[in-house]
Amino acid sequence: MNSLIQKANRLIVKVGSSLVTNDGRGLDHAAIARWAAQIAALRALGKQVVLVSSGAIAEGMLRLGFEHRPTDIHALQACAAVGQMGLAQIYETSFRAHGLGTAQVLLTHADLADRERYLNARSTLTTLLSLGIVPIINENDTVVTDEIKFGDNDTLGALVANLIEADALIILTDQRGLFSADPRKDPAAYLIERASAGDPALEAMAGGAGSSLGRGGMLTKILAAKRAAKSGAHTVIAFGREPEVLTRLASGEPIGTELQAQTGHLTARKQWMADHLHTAGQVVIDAGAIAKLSREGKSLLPIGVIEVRGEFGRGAVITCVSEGGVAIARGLSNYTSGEARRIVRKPSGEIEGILGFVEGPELIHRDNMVLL
Ligand SMILES: Nc1ncnc2c1ncn2[C@@H]1O[C@H](COP(=O)(O)OP(=O)(O)O)[C@@H](O)[C@H]1O
Ligand SMILES: N[C@@H](CCC(=O)OP(=O)(O)O)C(=O)O
Repeated sequence: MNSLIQKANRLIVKVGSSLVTNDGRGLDHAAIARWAAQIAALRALGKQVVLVSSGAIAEGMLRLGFEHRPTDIHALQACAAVGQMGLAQIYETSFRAHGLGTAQVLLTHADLADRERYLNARSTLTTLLSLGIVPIINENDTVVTDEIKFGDNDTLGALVANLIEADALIILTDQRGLFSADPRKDPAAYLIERASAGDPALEAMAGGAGSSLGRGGMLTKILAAKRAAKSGAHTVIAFGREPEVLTRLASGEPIGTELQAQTGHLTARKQWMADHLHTAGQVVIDAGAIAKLSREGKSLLPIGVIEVRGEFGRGAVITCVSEGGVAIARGLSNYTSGEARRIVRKPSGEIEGILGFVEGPELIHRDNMVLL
């Protein structure tokens, strides 16, 4: 019984170019309608779903009349921009048929490497999910070139899984899962049903893309699973044309390849923070705040902060120290050092009046904090 997807509350579903565009013949309306129906069923089960969809370049090539994938990067970018309109339109229509709204989110890897943009993307996505919207994500191909040359949406799917701490990443592709070797080349290849994400033996099995449309092949999927596992997300690689693939996975049926994460996502996130030796600044907190953090497991509110040391941006890792200089906790700051200095010692209800906006009532949220 495969219960990974059954148990997952927050899921990323990634669909590859070949699937979305019917192997380059044009947007596969029927397949997209089926995934939308399945995602609507998952939402009805209380699961939050983010869709990462490729296919913009393949669809744009068709719309612009390119017979072969252009080698000129700017022509590829033009294809992506044209094709993305088709993707947005068909997803909006297909989900609307089930009473669900969609939102277009275009991201680059650089956006997710920047702490402030990372937090902004995270807040926008979690807000969309809480509003019942299905975010549809793709790379922002207009502003980057490296990712068109080397990038792939498998990695983007994993980065988004890290970003919003998804419980699982489902990668739908044109094969039934990971095989012991590329099944297009080796007829004796067999399906790997279950493995540990990050197992180095998997990388040896994976070859490059099987078609001229897909960019990554199986290797990027294996590496994506490894990356997703770092924040505690499990990965399933399955055939996107398998009937009811998503709903069957959600009901516990084992389909495709399951790559398990070895740590839970809160543990993984906290481990990351504990390992983060270079903290950007410090906040000196009072005895009341120390008790709240250490004994009651609460967030750090500005009212418990005596002093802000150093210069840091929103999302930076900062250390909470006692007046005697003992390090108590480490975590991600919701505010910049300048903003934090203006709200220390103030009740959270006054933040909006002082700063003109609120990123959250706490300076460091409990989920973004690790006790030392
Ligand atoms: N070990 C393997 N198991 C399964 N598929 C593999 C393997 N190695 C390479 N591949 C190739 O990877 C392809 C899927 O990757 P890709 O074309 O990038 O798909 P997508 O567009 O879904 O991201 C398959 O069609 C297959 O030919
Ligand atoms: N942003 C590109 C993604 C290309 C890509 O990664 O494709 P795939 O390997 O099929 O997931 C597009 O929409 O065409």
